[in-house]
Amino acid sequence: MSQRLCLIEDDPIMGESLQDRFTLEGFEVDWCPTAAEGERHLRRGGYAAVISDIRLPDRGGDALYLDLKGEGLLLPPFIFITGFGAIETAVRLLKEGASDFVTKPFDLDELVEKVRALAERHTPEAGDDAEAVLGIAPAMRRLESRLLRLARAGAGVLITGESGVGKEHAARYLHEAAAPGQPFVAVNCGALTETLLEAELFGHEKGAFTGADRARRGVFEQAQGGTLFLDEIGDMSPAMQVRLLRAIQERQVTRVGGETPIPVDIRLVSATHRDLRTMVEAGTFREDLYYRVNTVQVRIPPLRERPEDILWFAGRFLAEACAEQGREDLQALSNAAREALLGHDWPGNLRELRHAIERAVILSEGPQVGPADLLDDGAAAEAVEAEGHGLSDYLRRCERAHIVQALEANAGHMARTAESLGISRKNLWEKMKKLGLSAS
Ligand SMILES: Nc1ncnc2c1ncn2[C@@H]1O[C@H](COP(=O)(O)OP(=O)(O)OP(=O)(O)O)[C@@H](O)[C@H]1O
Repeated sequence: MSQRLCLIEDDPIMGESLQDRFTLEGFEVDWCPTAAEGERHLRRGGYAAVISDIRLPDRGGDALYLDLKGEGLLLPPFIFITGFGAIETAVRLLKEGASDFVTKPFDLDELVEKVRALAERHTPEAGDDAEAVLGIAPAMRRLESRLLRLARAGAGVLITGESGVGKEHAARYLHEAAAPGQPFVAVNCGALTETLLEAELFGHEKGAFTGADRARRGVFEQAQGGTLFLDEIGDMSPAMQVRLLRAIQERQVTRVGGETPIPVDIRLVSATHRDLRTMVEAGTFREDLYYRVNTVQVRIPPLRERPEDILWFAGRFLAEACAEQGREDLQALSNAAREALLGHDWPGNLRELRHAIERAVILSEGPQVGPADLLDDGAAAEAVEAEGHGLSDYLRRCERAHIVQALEANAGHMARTAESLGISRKNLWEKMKKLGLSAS
């Protein structure tokens, strides 16, 4: 496999010629014309070396290197390209741990040799060669390899962790490794009443109950050959626990109102933010079901226990939100914004971080995202809140009123309301929980 190079260079002629040459030399080159783009690539990891100009349009290549290093990010060898006037900066960078520098005009063959030597010497950290998906913190890299091993083993997996920590994302990662191309079906057991959940899990025949005007396959059948992800399994009623246990044990389901058992071949991945062990002791979760779904347990640590991931995810969410909202003018997070992100303890984990970034992209006047755009408890936001008409408060009230209106228009029917709002049912349920609206 070819080694990957990150090239951070704004000059189109220089960038293109370096990209062409290093591609010819057998490297895979990601060319980033700004420091912000370089940062996004570096946070993803997997590079054998980095070539970076010092003078860039948005932020110095030196500042980028020092900031990432200051955060404790494991960086590949860095070679800087400097103009004649910046030799002092380059020397300072060498003292800070950069590998080498070349001054313009430089000899391309010489640069190729330097890069090749450094790339060969650089031993990637464990897992560094594969692109990080679930996070760059060592605990998350270990978790990724564990999930890959579990994918081969075919065991039933219980994923635990606080709300918003990425349990469904991890389940999808496991599924993609185990059964790519096969269905992945997720159901939130806590969001449905017992009757609805039963029909959702096992399906129903035509006429099984009022409104069942045609037969419908349940999620067990829909996930045939793939993965069924049962989210919030700890929220299931005792009666549903019995029915679920029977379906898992017998590997077959019978639709509501039906008689013929239908064989199912699925991988079961469950998740909960509750402590099932304690629930078993308290008698609220069946012990036999606990052992069935808990062949292997995987715990996803909360974001506050893996601070390395905060800015890594922030960078990814920022890029996504900017692309979605057409904010090409927004370049990066300001230094103060980064500090604010690192100083927050993220009780809502990745979901809270994603929402904070999405909101900041809406609010920010640019060119950088500042701390007041990001957090409700940012100093500036607090000052505005104190006056009683904070923007986030206002947005929250608007969102709540809009959802209430949509629920009323759809007679409280969750699926129809979600559809009319253009969001998923799970997302609607989460928003209602967050906004203090009853979901039952
Ligand atoms: N590895 C990841 N990469 C990108 N986004 C992620 C990742 N993990 C989680 N997220 C995002 O964070 C949010 C929460 O993720 P997810 O739904 O997987 O969490 P969860 O632990 O299952 O939450 P809950 O307990 O509320 O069901 C989602 O918006 C998701 O897109």
